[in-house]
Amino acid sequence: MLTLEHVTAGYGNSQVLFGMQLQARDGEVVSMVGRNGMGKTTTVRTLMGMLPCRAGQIAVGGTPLNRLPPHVISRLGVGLVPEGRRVFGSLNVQENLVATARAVQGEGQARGHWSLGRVFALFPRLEERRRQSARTLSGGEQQMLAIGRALMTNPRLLVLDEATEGLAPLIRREIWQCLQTLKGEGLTILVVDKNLAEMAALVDRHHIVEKGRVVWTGSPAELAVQPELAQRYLGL
Ligand SMILES: Nc1ncnc2c1ncn2[C@@H]1O[C@H](COP(=O)(O)OP(=O)(O)OP(=O)(O)O)[C@@H](O)[C@H]1O
Repeated sequence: MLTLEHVTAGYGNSQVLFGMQLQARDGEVVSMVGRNGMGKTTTVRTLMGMLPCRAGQIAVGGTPLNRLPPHVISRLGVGLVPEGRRVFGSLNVQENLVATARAVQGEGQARGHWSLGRVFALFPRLEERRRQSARTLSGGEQQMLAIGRALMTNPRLLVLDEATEGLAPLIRREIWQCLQTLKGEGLTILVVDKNLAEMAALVDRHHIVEKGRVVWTGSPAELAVQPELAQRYLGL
């Protein structure tokens, strides 16, 4: 579903990604983990077309994404839940969701037709607050809204950058449960997160990122039996 091969990218003269490699097969949940500043968000921005991919290949479902603008990448089925949520503060919950809604037209494969009703079934709190302006939501509710908004684009790959950052444990659990539900429906998911223990039940494969490249790939169980990896690369 998703492949990044030998991707390099950066900002101006400063190169941040040095041959980034990443893979997610259909229906898999994969992670990028690593210390701050190692290039995870830069990878997400490059995948989404917000930063140019200077070398290497990025493909989703076999379609090369290099050089495509963000709105086309989104239309190809990549839904982003960005770092910092970035909901539209002046719009209410329902307006935020409708703003990104996209019907899947003439597609042979089922990508799930996300609707307001389905998002509200996943996050009942959002339904209760459907007329409330997004800026007055709690951090957890804003995160749910950011996920709902990405789902309304009917993605086949969902990318979440630090979706649980700054949230209370109970809310984090709700977010993980929601992602488990989406995985159960066959959605392919790339998560960037720091909570290894909480991710263990969800993630099929971790990618440890160090200085703009992946230095280790393996399952949560494989990572758990090599504590020196977490110590060395994640500072745990
Ligand atoms: N807009 C920018 N302009 C210049 N340099 C940037 C910019 N954004 C990020 N960087 C630099 O790129 C490097 C990688 O940052 P990135 O945000 O990708 O890391 P990260 O692994 O996502 O870490 P974090 O968990 O802190 O978000 C860092 O050295 C950072 O300072």
